[in-house]
Amino acid sequence: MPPVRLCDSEMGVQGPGLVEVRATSSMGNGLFATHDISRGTRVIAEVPILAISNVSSLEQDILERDLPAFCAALQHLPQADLQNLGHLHCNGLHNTTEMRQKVRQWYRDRGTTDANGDILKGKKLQDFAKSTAKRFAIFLSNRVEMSTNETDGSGVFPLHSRMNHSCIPNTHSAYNASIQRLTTHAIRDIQAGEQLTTSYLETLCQVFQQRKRMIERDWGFVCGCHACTDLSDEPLRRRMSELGQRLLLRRFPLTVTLGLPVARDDHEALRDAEELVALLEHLGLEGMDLRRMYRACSNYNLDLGFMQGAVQYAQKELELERCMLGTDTAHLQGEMGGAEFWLQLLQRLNN
Ligand SMILES: C[S@@+](CC[C@H](N)C(=O)[O-])C[C@H]1O[C@@H](n2cnc3c(N)ncnc32)[C@H](O)[C@@H]1O
Repeated sequence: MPPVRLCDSEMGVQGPGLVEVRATSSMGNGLFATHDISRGTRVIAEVPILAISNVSSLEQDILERDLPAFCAALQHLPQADLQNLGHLHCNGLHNTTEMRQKVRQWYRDRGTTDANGDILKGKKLQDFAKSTAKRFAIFLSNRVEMSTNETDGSGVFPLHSRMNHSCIPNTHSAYNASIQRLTTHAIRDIQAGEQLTTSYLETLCQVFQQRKRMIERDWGFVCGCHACTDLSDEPLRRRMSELGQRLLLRRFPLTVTLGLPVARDDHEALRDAEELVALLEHLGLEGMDLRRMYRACSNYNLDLGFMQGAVQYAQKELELERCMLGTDTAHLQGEMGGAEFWLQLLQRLNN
């Protein structure tokens, strides 16, 4: 997946230098707002330092398929990008002995030479392989999916890699296939000096212990965000988790026989979904969870024959989608997952 280098101003970033990288008190480096940033602003649109195609999340494939692709891509990386990559955060869990051995083998199989044209062997080969393995571990620690309809890939991005996680994030990032950039948008107003945060988790409708377990397992750190240090919102998170589970179970009716709580009909499911929307809005969690819930509410309204409600929730979803992704999202048009397509479909059904 070759990176396309385009000028930021063409990509809708509102003014250069809205952010800077600097040290935090307890999370290493982080990204900070240099100006007040209003909700919906595109803060970053960037190309990857390095990207590889057909990536996998399976441990075996990572070493057998992704590692060789990474080593090959690394050979063509300009010196400045190599340096930028080397400065990014590395989760030591990724840097294993097996990985270093595989890297060594990769260079040995190709008879890789040093700057003088001598074939790498012995200590030199070991050191070379060690630094490549560290770079691959950095790649795994920071990579972001760049999947499109045609390709599967992931890359490491200079600014996004500096963004710390929060269970109450103030930005949303996504790969925009239409402009071939990773974009980051403010999902609420951010004050100058405030840290920009994103969510590393698929869903935030989970209680503290669930989030802690997942972050420790997948990322190897203990979250120090506000929601994990001040647990006063936990009763609301618990309720969100229950509602999320009830709605999930509704989609898989067989599990009802296990006696787990589930909405009995669409009326109850709509009530659950609306309660979850209210909680997400109350906590300022304006991300993927809320977008999914607006769609769920729209769907339940449609199933119940409440066309006005279905359209209202679709409009909310579209407004949120634009805040999170911007409007240059041609890749979403004609896609069932795109809010504009869904709204148009409902409007056609209504006429
Ligand atoms: C992708 S990097 C983020 C940038 C990183 N802090 C740096 O210095 O470049 C992810 C790492 O940042 C730290 N981190 C991110 N979010 C955190 C949080 N909520 N609490 C504590 N540490 C966090 C962890 O060390 C994690 O492995």
